[in-house]
Amino acid sequence: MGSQIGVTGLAVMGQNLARNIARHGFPVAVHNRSESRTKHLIERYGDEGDFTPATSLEDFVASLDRPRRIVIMVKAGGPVDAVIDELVPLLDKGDILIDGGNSHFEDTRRREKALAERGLHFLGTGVSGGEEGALNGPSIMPGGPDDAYAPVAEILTTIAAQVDGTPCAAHIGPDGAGHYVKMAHNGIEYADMQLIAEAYDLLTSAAGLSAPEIGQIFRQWNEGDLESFLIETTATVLGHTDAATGRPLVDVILDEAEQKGTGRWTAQSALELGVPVTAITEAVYARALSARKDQRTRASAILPGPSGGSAPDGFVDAVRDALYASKVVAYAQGFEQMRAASDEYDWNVDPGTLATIWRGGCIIRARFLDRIKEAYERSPELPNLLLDDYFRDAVANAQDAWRKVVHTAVDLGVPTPAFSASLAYYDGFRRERGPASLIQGLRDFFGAHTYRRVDREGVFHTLWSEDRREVSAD
Ligand SMILES: NC(=O)C1=CN([C@@H]2O[C@H](COP(=O)(O)OP(=O)(O)OC[C@H]3O[C@@H](n4cnc5c(N)ncnc54)[C@H](OP(=O)(O)O)[C@@H]3O)[C@@H](O)[C@H]2O)C=CC1
Ligand SMILES: O=C(CO)[C@H](O)[C@H](O)COP(=O)(O)O
Repeated sequence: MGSQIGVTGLAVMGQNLARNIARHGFPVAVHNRSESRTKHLIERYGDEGDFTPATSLEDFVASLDRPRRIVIMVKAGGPVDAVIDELVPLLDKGDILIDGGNSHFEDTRRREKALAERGLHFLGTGVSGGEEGALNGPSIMPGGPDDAYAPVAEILTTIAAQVDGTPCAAHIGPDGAGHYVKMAHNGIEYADMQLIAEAYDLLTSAAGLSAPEIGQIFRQWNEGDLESFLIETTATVLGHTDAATGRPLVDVILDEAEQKGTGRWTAQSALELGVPVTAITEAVYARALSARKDQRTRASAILPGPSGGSAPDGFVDAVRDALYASKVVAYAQGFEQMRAASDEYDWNVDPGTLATIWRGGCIIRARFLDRIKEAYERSPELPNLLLDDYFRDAVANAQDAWRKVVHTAVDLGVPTPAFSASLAYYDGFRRERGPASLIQGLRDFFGAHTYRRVDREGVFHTLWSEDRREVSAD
């Protein structure tokens, strides 16, 4: 008997996934382009389970039971194609390739189609949880044909995080669905982290608190509605002291946020779909602005801000409430985007399933996800989370604090792009009538783009450069 599954690509994610699989009793073959990683895994962790190391892809494939199940855990982009190209000649019809990296969903759609033509199955599979999650139970989002998922379902659901006895792994839908929702998960992760960073900035710049003091505040917040992996991690990072300087570590980390692309892809796809995901997009822009360190340094010397001012009473609690309300908006936007993509690509993705499998294992895991799951149980076709009673009340209860925080930020010159964009979205969303009528009027004036009326059916144009009569443009 051979190995039930193989993992190729043994950097942090692949190594830990392979260990997770082995620890659950599944014999696993392991391979990496550079042999040193395979050696390291076997030397260090070989006694954790039934590993079969291979130095060549030929030996790796030969060591697998049929249908062969192969997890590819390499750098996203060209390396995935390179590995697939090397593997394909070694495989037989019905074998299953599982790309567990952060691949772009359009690449996944292309790969799935090309491999299907050769009789091979391809599962574009989002895996979240970082290094620790991969080892102890990630959230797993496979996308691809039912036939491909069935033979790997047992392994994936077993190694995933478990919440209330439910695995944080589920078949998301066909072709690119799994990688799409992983991308959107990361987009929400960007928004979540940006909101946390803005809260930290407000408590530093407006309230004058130190990093360890703010860490304590986050620790308290983690006992309430905000309880989540990212809030808990924020408390830990803010409380950590740099050994070299004795200062809070966060004060000596360079303030330039890097990005690998999934947040940007989420915003790009949202633009294509016409879904307003303002919190996610502002988070991507905020990282881009942070990376312009040289320009910011020059600007800081010459561009004035407001002089003086301080945070009002009750500011810390207000920031907590504003953070929660903004987070609701960010998730509402992300979930609406996933629904729109599912409709566009005919994936039939169930948002309730996503809320269920993101309750554990992944980076955005949070108490909050239970509330989202319940909202979709109440109303599976819910178009926007803000229309659910629980979230409506949560945001309504927070709105005074939310406005106070954004107002204070503007007064004091503290940038809060995600807090502000979320509040503006909320105010735009709750308006039955907005100012887009004027935009339509302007478009009709300069480009004869026509408009519709509120009082009768049809399409109209005003003869602006003639006698300004309205004519039908149907
Ligand atoms: N790190 C994280 O927290 C998370 C990462 N991911 C995703 O999981 C995937 C793996 O991530 P991670 O473990 O961080 O590793 P990296 O993204 O750093 O990729 C390194 C791995 O890719 C292999 N590789 C690179 N180019 C090639 C190639 N041309 N042919 C064969 N192998 C190649 C490397 O092999 P070699 O050792 O020979 O260089 C190594 O095993 C990525 O898509 C990542 O985005 C998903 C969730 C979380
Ligand atoms: O997928 C992940 C977690 O779910 C990775 O941690 C992600 O790559 C982080 O993205 P970025 O480097 O762009 O911040």
